[in-house]
Amino acid sequence: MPDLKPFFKNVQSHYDLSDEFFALFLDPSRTYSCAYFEREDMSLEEAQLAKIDLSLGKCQLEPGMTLLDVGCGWGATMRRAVEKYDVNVIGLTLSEHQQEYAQNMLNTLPGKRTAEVRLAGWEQFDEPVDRIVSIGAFEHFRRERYVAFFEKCQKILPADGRMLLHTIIGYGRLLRQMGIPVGLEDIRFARFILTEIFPGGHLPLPSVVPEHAVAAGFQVEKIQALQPHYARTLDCWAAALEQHKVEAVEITSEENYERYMKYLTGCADRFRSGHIDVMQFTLVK
Ligand SMILES: C[S@@+](CC[C@H](N)C(=O)[O-])C[C@H]1O[C@@H](n2cnc3c(N)ncnc32)[C@H](O)[C@@H]1O
Repeated sequence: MPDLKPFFKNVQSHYDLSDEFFALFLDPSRTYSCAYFEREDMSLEEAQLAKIDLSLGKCQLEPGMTLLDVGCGWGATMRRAVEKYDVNVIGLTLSEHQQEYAQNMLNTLPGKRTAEVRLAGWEQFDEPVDRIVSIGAFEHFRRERYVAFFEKCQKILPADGRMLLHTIIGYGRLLRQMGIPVGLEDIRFARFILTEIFPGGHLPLPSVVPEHAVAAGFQVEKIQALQPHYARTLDCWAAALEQHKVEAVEITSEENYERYMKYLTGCADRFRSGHIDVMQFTLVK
């Protein structure tokens, strides 16, 4: 496998904007991915924890195992894994702010388990682990690296290894067959997201993860779609940001506030209309 350098610049341009800004609209755990409203009456914070529990539950963790969190964000999944499953965790992020915040937060946890957050990509990681979880990071990996990613995961997991991969899905050319219209506005919005919000991002077709995973030697045990849950998550984020408009403009700028409102509300609309989806893939060796 050639030496691949992670896309630090693209990823930092988003996540290192300002922790204070993200805290204005994310829930207190700063989970930045689709929540799981397991019950209708759940708050965003409860639904984020439910998503984390749903994901970790699929990993079949046992005390003392080592879990790798690829794209650990501000560390909420790592924290839950230590507290609920009594495992050691290694988190990878390309964001300097997230690395510092998550490591400081995890350092306060009691107990004998280790929790280490590295400023590094999966491209640079090559140590054995028992389980892998990756939530909302695959969108940054880029399609030309999918083969290398699944080969790496296969290599570092043991014979009974398991992995939970959670990613947004783009239906792209399938939309026509599905009878979902794609207008100029949708094309413009996709371009806006790729230039102004997530530079370098790629959304996989639904078949891409299973195909690559199987080619690397995994079996696909389960696929779970959470589409309406992301629309509701984004609605919560947009409502919270709108409520904190004054602080958001103060911390960043009016232009940035408008850009984020367009991104959050536009993505919510496209999850609702079926243009995009979000899926959890349970992969086993
Ligand atoms: C949308 S956030 C999700 C964070 C977290 N999993 C959550 O659910 O809150 C995406 C994360 O992927 C990380 N990331 C992007 N590319 C990566 C790579 N090549 N290796 C490791 N992490 C990566 C980013 O640094 C960020 O922490």
